[in-house]
Amino acid sequence: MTEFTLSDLEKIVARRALASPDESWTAKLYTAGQRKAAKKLGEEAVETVIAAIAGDRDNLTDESADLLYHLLVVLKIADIPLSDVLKVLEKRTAQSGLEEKANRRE
Ligand SMILES: N=c1c2ncn([C@@H]3O[C@H](COP(=O)(O)OP(=O)(O)OP(=O)(O)O)[C@@H](O)[C@H]3O)c2ncn1[C@@H]1O[C@H](COP(=O)(O)O)[C@@H](O)[C@H]1O
Repeated sequence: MTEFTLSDLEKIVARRALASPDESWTAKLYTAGQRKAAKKLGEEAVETVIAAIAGDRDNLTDESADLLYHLLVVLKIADIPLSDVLKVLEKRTAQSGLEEKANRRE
């Protein structure tokens, strides 16, 4: 089995965004627009936080999947490719997070 990546899911999201909202959750969110999609992303983020604090491994894994999927839908609506986000992350690998934070205050 080949490894499933966020890039694969991004392609699925792009394809399903154009489906009928009656048949697809992605299309439903895409059609409803950013307010609804971002609200859903926020809900999934809160559910992820709750699972993390509760120390519930299985739930945290499931909620993380929901979170990442909904983030990709929000990025799709905003017309931001995942590769742009990865570029930002890649740039950040040049220094530690603490170093970046310290430089920000200067
Ligand atoms: N990864 C996901 C994924 N994760 C979560 N969800 C959906 O996100 C929705 C929200 O989850 P909740 O449990 O919070 O739903 P809810 O509380 O009943 O939602 P509300 O109606 O109350 O807002 C559910 O319908 C889940 O099925 C997803 N829907 C789709 N995908 C991926 O997208 C593909 C295309 O899906 P469709 O667009 O639905 O065809 C799928 O094959 C998957 O690969």
